[in-house]
Amino acid sequence: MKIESFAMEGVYRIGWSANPDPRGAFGRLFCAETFAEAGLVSQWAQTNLSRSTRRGTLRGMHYQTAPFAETKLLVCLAGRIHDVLVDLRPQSATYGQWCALELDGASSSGVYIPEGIAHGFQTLSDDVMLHYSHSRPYSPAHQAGVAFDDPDLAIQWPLPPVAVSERDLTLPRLCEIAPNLSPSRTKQEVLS
Ligand SMILES: Cc1cn([C@H]2C[C@H](O)[C@@H](COP(=O)(O)OP(=O)(O)O[C@H]3O[C@H](C)C(=O)[C@H](O)[C@H]3O)O2)c(=O)[nH]c1=O
Repeated sequence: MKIESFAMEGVYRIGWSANPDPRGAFGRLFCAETFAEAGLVSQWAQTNLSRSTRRGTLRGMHYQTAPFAETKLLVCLAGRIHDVLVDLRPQSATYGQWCALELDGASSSGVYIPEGIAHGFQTLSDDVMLHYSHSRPYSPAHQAGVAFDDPDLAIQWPLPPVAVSERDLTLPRLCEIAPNLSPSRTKQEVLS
C-alpha cells in the first residue's frame, strides 16, 4: 500500500500494492496503523459502493457540512474515472481551486479526501464500481455541494456529462457558498 501526497494539502493518492500469483493478485488497501502513523484518519464510520453504468456519468461536487464534515477514502474497483476535488477550506493555500486525477480499477487506485474538500467524478468507461469509506455517518440534513459546471471554477470535464442527477443540476455556485472568495483564486487547476 502506497500513500503519496497529491496537489492539495491533506490529499493523498493511495496505491494498492498487489502481490501477483498464478491465480491473480492480493494486496493491502488500508491499514489503521499505517494510516495513523501517516497522520491520516484510521477509523471509518460507514462504507459505500457506487456503481455507474454509463461512460460520461457525472456525480458531484459533494461534501457534508459540520458537524458531519467527513474524510473519504475512495477506491476504484472497476472501470476508470476522472476524479475532481475542490478545496473549500478558507485557510488552505489552494482554497477555491480544483485538482483532478484518474483512478482505475485495473490498479485499484484510490484517493484520500480530507474534510473541507468537495468531491465529484466523471466515468471514463461503462460499468464503474467505486468503494467509499467515510469518517462520519451519512447525514441527509448535512449534504451540500457546489455546481460541477460553476463558471468561476471552470472544471475541465473530459466528456459531455450524462446521467447527472436533478440534485447535481441545481447545486449552488461557489460564489453563493463562499461570497468572500475572489474569482482570481479560482479558474486555476492545481497542478499535481
Ligand atoms: C452519499 C450517500 C447516499 N445515500 C443514498 C441517498 C440516495 O438515496 C442514494 C444516492 O445518493 P447520492 O445521489 O447522493 O449519490 P452520489 O451522487 O453518488 O453521491 C456520492 O458521490 C459523490 C461524488 C461523493 O463524493 C459522495 O460520497 C456522495 O455524495 O444513496 C446513502 O444511503 N448513504 C450515503 O452515504
